[in-house]
Amino acid sequence: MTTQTESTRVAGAQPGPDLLRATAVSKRYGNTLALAGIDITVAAGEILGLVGHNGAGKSTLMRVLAGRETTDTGSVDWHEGGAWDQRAAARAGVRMIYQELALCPDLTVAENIALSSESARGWSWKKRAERQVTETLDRVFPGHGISIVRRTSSLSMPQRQMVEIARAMCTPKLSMLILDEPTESLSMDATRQMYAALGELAERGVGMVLISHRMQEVLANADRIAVMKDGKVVEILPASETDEDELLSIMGGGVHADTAVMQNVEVIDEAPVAAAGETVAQIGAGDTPFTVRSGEIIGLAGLAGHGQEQLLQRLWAGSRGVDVRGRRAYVPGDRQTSGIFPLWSVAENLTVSAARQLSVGGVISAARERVLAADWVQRLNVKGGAKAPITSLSGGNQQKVLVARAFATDAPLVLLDDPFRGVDVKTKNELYALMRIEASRGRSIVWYSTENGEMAHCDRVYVFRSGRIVSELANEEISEDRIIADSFGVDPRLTEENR
Ligand SMILES: Nc1ncnc2c1ncn2[C@@H]1O[C@H](COP(=O)(O)OP(=O)(O)OP(=O)(O)O)[C@@H](O)[C@H]1O
Repeated sequence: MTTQTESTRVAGAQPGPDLLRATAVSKRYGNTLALAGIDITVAAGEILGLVGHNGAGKSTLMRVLAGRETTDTGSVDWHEGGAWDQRAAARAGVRMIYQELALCPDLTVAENIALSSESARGWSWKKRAERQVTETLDRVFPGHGISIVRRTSSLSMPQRQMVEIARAMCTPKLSMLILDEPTESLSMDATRQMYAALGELAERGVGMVLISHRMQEVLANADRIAVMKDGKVVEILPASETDEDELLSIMGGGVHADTAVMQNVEVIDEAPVAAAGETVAQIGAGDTPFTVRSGEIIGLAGLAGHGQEQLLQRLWAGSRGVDVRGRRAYVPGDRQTSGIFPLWSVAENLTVSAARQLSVGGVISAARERVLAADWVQRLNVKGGAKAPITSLSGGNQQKVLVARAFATDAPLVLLDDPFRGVDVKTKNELYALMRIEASRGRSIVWYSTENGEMAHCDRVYVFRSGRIVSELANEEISEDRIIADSFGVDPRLTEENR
């Protein structure tokens, strides 16, 4: 089955001449050597994949290539010559799609586009910007459901990401596009649509750099793949000549691609949070009631925006009709607007919800706080350390701090709102194991994920459609095919036949 925007481009086709060359680039932030002598080129018409664990230096390299960050040593040279900085990159048609969504929440979609579009200035700028963005959204993401006269803050995460992508694609004379984890919040359909559009850009000679932790996406769409580790590009491979296992092994850390089954989870000797099997929360939601028992990992699945986040919010708020026993901890999906305290350190961000465990005679113990923070920084390998300002951490490491914040509390119910966006494969595996350990202590976890494959780690899964729970799956009933079929309300046997 093909979508309207699907491209016929074959990854690995002969690339054009080099657009940009980075030579011996290094960059230090305080004690952290973020880039340690990088040599890389980006050619016209190619998609260059860039992979590596959290903190490997990918985003820093992107900012350098986009002229947004100066280098300590080395150089970045554009094929037409001249000094390379932000203005030169803008003139050359180089554009970046950020990992952290860079739209102003109080402006409408059209105003956001107009602000960043050279061609949209002048008396009729607003109308032109509206037309441009509507056309691009309609072309790239048919059925996007975005109203451009709405404030950006009213859009869902996936919709904001689509606007970001469309905004970048509206760049006049676009020559190079840098995408930092563009699909982390997109649905499967929108992801496919985006890659089809990237394929069309490649055919027009646009060079692209694609950062992603989703190895299969990079393998399927990139021409070459550069693997980064500790600030270095350790290998560059043709995508057609490698696979997920090889990429993970080059990245290091002993990670295997098959993460679906957790084996040999070590149950640490910690006090149980609750006795197994007790009902922790209950909602009579629609036709299928929702229940969580202690020690269970419950998945919330279905198409994005179909009621999963509302259910998490109801459990969090304990609103009418919701019966929740005990405290809960929450990991938000949007760390920028509802997660991180930007002026605080990693330790402060991590321990802010754990006041109960940290207080001695009603006063927070600084010593306990230090121990708790150090323990979690070590357990989740938060690169940067406990004392670092949270904003100095890479995106994935910031996300780890938010996850640690929830599990560092003693709340019996932990609510996860698509919490592993931007987290690398190795850490994700560690987090799946951590969840299983916490569940074995009696903790209950309610976990919304946009990655259906992750639902394999759950004991039960509720599938949502149009704001309602439409099915409840347990154990071997949990599969990606079944979740997709229930999300669309199709008989799974029909989807099987339609393949
Ligand atoms: N502005 C900054 N100040 C201090 N340290 C920084 C800054 N930006 C990045 N770093 C550090 O540089 C290293 C590389 O970070 P970078 O964001 O480039 O990693 P990344 O590979 O993009 O990670 P992720 O996959 O988590 O996004 C990290 O150790 C990070 O803490």
